[in-house]
Amino acid sequence: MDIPVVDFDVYRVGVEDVADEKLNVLSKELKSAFTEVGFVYLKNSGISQHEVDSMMNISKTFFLLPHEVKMPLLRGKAYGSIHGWISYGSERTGSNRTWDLKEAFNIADLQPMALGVALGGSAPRFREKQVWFYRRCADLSLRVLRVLALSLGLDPDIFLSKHSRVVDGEQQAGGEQNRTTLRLLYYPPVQTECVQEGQVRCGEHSDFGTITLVFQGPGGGLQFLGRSGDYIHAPSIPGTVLINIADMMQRWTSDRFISTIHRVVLPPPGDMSDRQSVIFFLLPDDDAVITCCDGTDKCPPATALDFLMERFSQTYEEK
Ligand SMILES: O=C(O)CCC(=O)C(=O)O
Ligand SMILES: [Fe+2]
Repeated sequence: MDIPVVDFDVYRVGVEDVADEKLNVLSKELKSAFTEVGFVYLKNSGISQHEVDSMMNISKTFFLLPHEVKMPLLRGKAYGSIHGWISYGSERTGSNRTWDLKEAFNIADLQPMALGVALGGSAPRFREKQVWFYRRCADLSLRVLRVLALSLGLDPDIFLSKHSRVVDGEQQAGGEQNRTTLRLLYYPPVQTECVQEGQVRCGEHSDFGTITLVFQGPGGGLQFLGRSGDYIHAPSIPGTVLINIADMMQRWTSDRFISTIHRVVLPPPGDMSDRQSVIFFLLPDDDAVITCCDGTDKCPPATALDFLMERFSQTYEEK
């Protein structure tokens, strides 16, 4: 099974006032991808490869800084449980019993203090790039939500209206009432002799928000679980963004859109390449109550925050 590539040009970031009828073809294509596969590559999204490369570059500059420079930004100490730096090998994902071979930085709060101003000249413009990329991703993902609502014959604002605080004001986004997160990931070259049995770059899991945007560097390894039960590679395709449905959207649509299990495996032995990705987890506002949009009670209503906290504790474990 291949992951479809869909052209988003008609509604790319920057294009305004598009009549619903112009989104017909796009909505049919996205609906079939998300009901059958759960993943899609979007080309012509309006976020350019140049912008992605620039975000990747600053992200790598940050990850290659010495441990002690990154320590003040550690997650869970200074800035709450989502926002901040996750050091190498200190998190495990899904049911995997070994620690992921990765380092990460979660951006869930765009306040200057939270964003590494302290890094000063070590990673110049780190904060500005994060804010800017977060806002670009927010713009794209809210467009996708509108198309998804249309594709199911629903009020085009049904999903959007529960994401009113993803972008909030000039300098902030989310914060206390919306936990949408931009996550920078760095998977260093793997020293085969140090790898434990079962250890991978990121354990198998499904994401728990509404939708997820995935920007990948050239290093491969991302795989998703196909319906046949086999894992399928999702390589990086320059100029595209990979989008997947996450758990809350699956619930919201009474399981019509599928939140697909995925993981990041190790490179073949002897392959010393690193891997980078930049992920945008779109989440509804904390107090949004998610009920099945077809009027059934297939999934019991829950607030986005309650659902998130439950899935968060099931998915991630920290050292
Ligand atoms: O690195 C990747 O491409 C995927 C990581 C991932 O699935 C996640 O952080 O949820
Ligand atoms: Fe994921």
